[in-house]
Amino acid sequence: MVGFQGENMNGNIYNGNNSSSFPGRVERLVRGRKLRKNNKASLSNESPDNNNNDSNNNNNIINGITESLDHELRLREANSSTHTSHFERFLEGAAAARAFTDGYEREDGKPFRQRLLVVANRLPVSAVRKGEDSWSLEISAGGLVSALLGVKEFEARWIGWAGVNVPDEIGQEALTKALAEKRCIPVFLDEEIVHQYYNGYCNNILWPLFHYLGLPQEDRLATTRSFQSQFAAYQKANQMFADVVNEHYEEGDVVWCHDYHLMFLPQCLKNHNSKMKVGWFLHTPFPSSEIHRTLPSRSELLHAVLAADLVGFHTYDYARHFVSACTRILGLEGTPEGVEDQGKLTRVAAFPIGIDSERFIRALYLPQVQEHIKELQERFKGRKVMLGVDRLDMIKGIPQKILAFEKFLEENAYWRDKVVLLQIAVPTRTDVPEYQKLTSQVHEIVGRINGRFGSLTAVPIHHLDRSLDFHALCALYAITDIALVTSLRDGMNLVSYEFVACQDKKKGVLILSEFAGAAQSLGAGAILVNPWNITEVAAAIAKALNMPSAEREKRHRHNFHHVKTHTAQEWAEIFVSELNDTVVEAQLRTKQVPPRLPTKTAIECYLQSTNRLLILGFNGTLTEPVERKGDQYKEMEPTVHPELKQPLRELCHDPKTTVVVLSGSGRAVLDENFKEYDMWLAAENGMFLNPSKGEWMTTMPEQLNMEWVDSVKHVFEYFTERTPRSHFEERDASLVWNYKHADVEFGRLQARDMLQHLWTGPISNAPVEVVQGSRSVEVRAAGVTKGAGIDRILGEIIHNKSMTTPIDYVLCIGHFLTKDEDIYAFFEPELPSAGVSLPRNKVTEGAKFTAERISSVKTPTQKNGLKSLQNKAQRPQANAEKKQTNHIARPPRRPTHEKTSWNVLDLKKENYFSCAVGRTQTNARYTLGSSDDVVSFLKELAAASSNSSFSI
Ligand SMILES: O=P(O)(O)OC[C@H]1O[C@H](O[C@H]2O[C@H](CO)[C@@H](O)[C@H](O)[C@H]2O)[C@H](O)[C@@H](O)[C@@H]1O
Ligand SMILES: O=c1ccn([C@@H]2O[C@H](COP(=O)(O)OP(=O)(O)O)[C@@H](O)[C@H]2O)c(=O)[nH]1
Repeated sequence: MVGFQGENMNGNIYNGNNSSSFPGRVERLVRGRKLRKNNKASLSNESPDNNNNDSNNNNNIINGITESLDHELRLREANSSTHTSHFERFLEGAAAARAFTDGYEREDGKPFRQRLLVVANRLPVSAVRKGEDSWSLEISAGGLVSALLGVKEFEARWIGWAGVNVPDEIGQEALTKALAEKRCIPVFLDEEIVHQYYNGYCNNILWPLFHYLGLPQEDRLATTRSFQSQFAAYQKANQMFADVVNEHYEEGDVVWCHDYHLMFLPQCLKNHNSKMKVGWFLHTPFPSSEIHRTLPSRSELLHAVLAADLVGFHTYDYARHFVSACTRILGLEGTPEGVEDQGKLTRVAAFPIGIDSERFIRALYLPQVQEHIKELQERFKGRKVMLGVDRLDMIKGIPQKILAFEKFLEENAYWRDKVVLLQIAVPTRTDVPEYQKLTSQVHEIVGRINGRFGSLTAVPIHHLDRSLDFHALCALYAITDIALVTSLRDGMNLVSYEFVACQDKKKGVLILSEFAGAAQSLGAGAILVNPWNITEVAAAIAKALNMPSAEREKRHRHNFHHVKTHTAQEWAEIFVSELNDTVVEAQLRTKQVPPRLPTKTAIECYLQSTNRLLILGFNGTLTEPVERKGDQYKEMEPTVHPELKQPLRELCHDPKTTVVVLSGSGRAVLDENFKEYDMWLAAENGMFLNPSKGEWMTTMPEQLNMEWVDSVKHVFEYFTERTPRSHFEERDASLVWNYKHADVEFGRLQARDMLQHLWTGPISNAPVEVVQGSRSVEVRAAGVTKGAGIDRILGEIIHNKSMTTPIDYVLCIGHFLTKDEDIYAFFEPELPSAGVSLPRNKVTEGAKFTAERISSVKTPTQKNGLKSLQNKAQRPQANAEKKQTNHIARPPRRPTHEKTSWNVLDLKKENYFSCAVGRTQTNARYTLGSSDDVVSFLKELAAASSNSSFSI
């Protein structure tokens, strides 16, 4: 597995550093890998019948079963003259099987292998009807089938479409039975669905788009109309696959969904059973987000895939594009591990596929293959053989390849009768018009070139419109001098791997498109070309033909080593082991996530209390969720959720309840949104406080040194000018640069640059703190946090309301920056008994109260904070007041010392509810998913409260 590193919330780049990953994952996987390797090595020295019951040796036993089976099958394969033996090795697998879950054992004490349900559009066999109730099965061609046939480690079942329409029950029953013998389970798709889903949406829309060939452009209106029905058929077909999986699923199974045909499948499966282990792997490229965003159903598809636990791609680039599509199109967070949506992480990683190289190497020694090799050598004696093996698909660049060959012949008269190009073009998707057009186009070019350069006895191009059997293909690979793989785009391209595997004698040259996934792994040994550049490909042919043998050997050695060590089996083992691990990790993660706010209990407790304090954040807590449409946001300015008006009014009206909105926003924003309510407003994280319908005061005047403002403003202006759709807000005690509407990745890069500048530039010694949000950078006076603010606010409330009884209910809900989460801790310590000691009769000595409180609640150390600041120059009060046109600034009440004290807070575990909104990593006791949840909860709370006051 190539670790995929996305960007994390703090703006780190994809840097290969796994530091923020859940501790232990890499260690676990490295250990698992080591164990597998050791077991494999030791098993080769052990008797396969060794009855080892030690549970630590489960892997040993699992591998032992496979190895012994392998050995037997190898013998069978050597004696077999058909492709079927390899196929059976996969399909028939080991003996009995049940779900592999901890503690399951067979009667002989050996553990069961884990069941793997492979779900792909196409079964590895295509069915041909022989009679009403009889069928013959033929192996299907294509990279996906070839790769998965190499997977032997699991108790696998394959679920997919058999490639035929079977409308009658008798036929369906008979086919199901025939396939069951091969451990295949059919999904029956009728002709109309196949037409719309497979030919239409899969092969006419997704396939070309994912290979950078764009969406169909002919007859635009008709395309739009058919697009909708094809998309509906696609969803329907995915649900049909899901229904079959659900029917056969047993607890503990791993479900591995494959390819672009089944992007909805993870979501369908998880909707049915959220505990299912679901992985999804894409065999094609995943294009740049700029391409994906042209697809009308772009968001639905991404969301559906994200339902999987693990999402895999052939290369790091494809994985990167996928994460980028999720961040840019869905607005989700890309992390080093994958994509995060409201605390749920979907792991995204690269798992480059391989082939069963040993199978190819062994095949070369089979008599029938040797025979083929001799025939071919005889046939093409005196000529260098160039080979192309491709499905007849526009992504394979067959016309471009042939045109490059023509150019080579044109420019190299010497080689004209000494070289031959064998092009195997396997017919594929023949019902799709684009593919039909391609066939005629290729025939036309081949005919023209053969007419131009052929003679009575020989033609330069041998073009075959059909597939070859495995042994014929191996022989062909073995006698080839130069393989030409010129895909315009290709997920991986296994033909290049197969060619290398069969070349250990000849050490021929591989000319490989830089746009095939294989270029990432075989690039060092191959001659890489841009297939669109016919001149370059023609030159590469000349270079390959003239390459000295020492260089050929060196290049071959590199590639052969890769192909031998990166096998299909390893690929599947690694994917499944990562999937298992991802699920374990998610469970561990979930355990660390605080539970959801127990709304019923919170309401009951509220009703039983007599002096309540509700502290509510504003942005992301009481606002409408920002609706993202591509790059556009509905609202720029946050406004209070319209459904909250009534509940807020009711809650504020209750004399037993004090409501405080404590926000990072400035005074004007809070005034505008909340002036109609009888509540306390605390702006700029508590720096400014406005008692119910009163006047604004400054709670921490000692922190109001604002000499740094101008310097920071210059920096913010500079970055705002250079970051489209970013803006900054100048508040009275803070400045915030916000890039939530900007391009996510560019915004993060700019933020990084900005932070660097702020940390090292002119304000590096100023009494300020630079606080990094997920899409913002905030500079504020040091020591001003919501935790510090609430300390002062509480004193003021107690005085202002002349409270004589303790607060016996605190609910603190917010979508706060980590820095401001100190507010949750403020109420936490010494629970249940201590409370806060304040002088009894008058609420006095706010400063003393503050100091005691801070030291007792373990407020995070304030680096440049309170103490250091108190000695520094204070911001002249007048400066602050100049801006506050409608408000009077005054510090909170200065209490006096009194001896008697009483408990201001009477909090126990049961009557304190701290709740983070839209965050899972939090110090709060509880969480809520979004402001929508807050709205529902506050509505319920208000309704319950007014009902109870009626009944009283
Ligand atoms: O089933 P078909 O529609 O006839 O198409 C055959 C397969 O073509 C694609 O193969 C891809 O998978 C290979 C293995 O990962 C990879 O090497 C190659 O680059 C891809 O093109 C397709 O993705 C499969 O689903 C099809 O079955
Ligand atoms: O006559 C043929 C030609 C090709 N193949 C197989 O088809 C697969 C093609 O896979 P690749 O990844 O190169 O491309 P795909 O066709 O999947 O896009 C390879 O395993 C070939 O061995 C085959 O079985 N018969």
